Amino acid sequence: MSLKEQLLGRVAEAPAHSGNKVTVVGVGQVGMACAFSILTQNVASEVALVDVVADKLKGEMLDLQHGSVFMRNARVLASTDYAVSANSRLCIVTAGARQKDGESRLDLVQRNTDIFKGIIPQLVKHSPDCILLIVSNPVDVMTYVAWKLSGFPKHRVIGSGTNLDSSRFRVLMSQRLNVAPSSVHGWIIGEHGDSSVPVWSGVNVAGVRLRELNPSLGAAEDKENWAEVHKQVVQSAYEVIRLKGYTSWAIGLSVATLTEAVLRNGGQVHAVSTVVQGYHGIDKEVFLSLPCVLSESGVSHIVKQPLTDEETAQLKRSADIMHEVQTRLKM
Ligand SMILES: NC(=O)C1=CN([C@@H]2O[C@H](COP(=O)(O)OP(=O)(O)OC[C@H]3O[C@@H](n4cnc5c(N)ncnc54)[C@H](O)[C@@H]3O)[C@@H](O)[C@H]2O)C=CC1
Ligand SMILES: CC(=O)C(=O)O
Repeated sequence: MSLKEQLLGRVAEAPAHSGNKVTVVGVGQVGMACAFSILTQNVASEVALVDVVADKLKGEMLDLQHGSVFMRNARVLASTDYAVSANSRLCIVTAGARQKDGESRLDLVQRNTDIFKGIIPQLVKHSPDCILLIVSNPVDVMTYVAWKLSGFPKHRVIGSGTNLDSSRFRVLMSQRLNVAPSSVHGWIIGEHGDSSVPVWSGVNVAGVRLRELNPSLGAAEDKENWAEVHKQVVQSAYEVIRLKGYTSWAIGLSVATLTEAVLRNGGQVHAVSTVVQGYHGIDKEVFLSLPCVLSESGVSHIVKQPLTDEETAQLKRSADIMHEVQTRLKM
């Protein structure tokens, strides 16, 4: 009898999978920030990592495994073979090229589309019932690409979208108001990127709409120049990339929150990228962020947010830009 058999009397076979397995494809700065946030916040107890660089992948896996005791014994797996991702409830894709200093997200689109052709069919093969959560940029177009490559229904393909931009918006407003970011309510919708749309008409603290206090909030004639806050949101990624080369922690935390929303099936509302055709007069088949109710089946509902004419016009501009980029894609 082995030591193990002497120690442990078998009663029943334990299930091979946890039931809340998450796969992260791409173990670069963003993928690892996502995995670390998910593991340290105990969002999932089983995380599989996939990348094409075998040594880096194994190094990241071992480093995380060595901390398992501090993460409620979470299981961390890794392989260049997608079989490791089998039976995932959620697959997060962070693989691909990132912006260099001065490059826009849209500059990455064809490179990352070509990379997705090797990734998405593999994830679908091993986890045919999963939710896909796309992070690679330009995230709205890459979510469209993943949707097309996967053949999944639209509710099961989500882009991390403007959940991050909305967080940046709330943080920046909170600094002006000296109130905690979580107590300042405001949404950025549309493109995760240069044409994102701040919903100034809905910004509030404790239900007090700031536009009722300052009717020109966010407008050019505003003496307090709150529009500058949105400009800073748009510039945030460029600034962080200029300073440290990439962004990672905020997107990792944002993705962990979205992952939790899906796995817990609690009906949380987040601004994520989804098919917006038919909303706010958009007639094009594009992904953009709107506030969505998240469940274990992905996006269950889109919140029909009242928007001003100006906000609607800006959202339609985002849709036109996405559509124009999509028409040039070689899929
Ligand atoms: N949606 C968002 O809010 C954000 C998106 N991003 C995007 O996330 C992506 C990743 O950024 P970083 O992690 O900083 O880049 P990185 O260069 O640090 O990591 C990219 C990883 O992808 C892997 N990879 C490349 N081709 C692959 C393939 N065919 N299969 C599997 N893995 C592959 C690389 O080996 C590398 O480990 C970029 O597109 C970036 O723009 C970054 C921050 C925020
Ligand atoms: C890089 C990027 O998309 C971001 O940090 O917003």
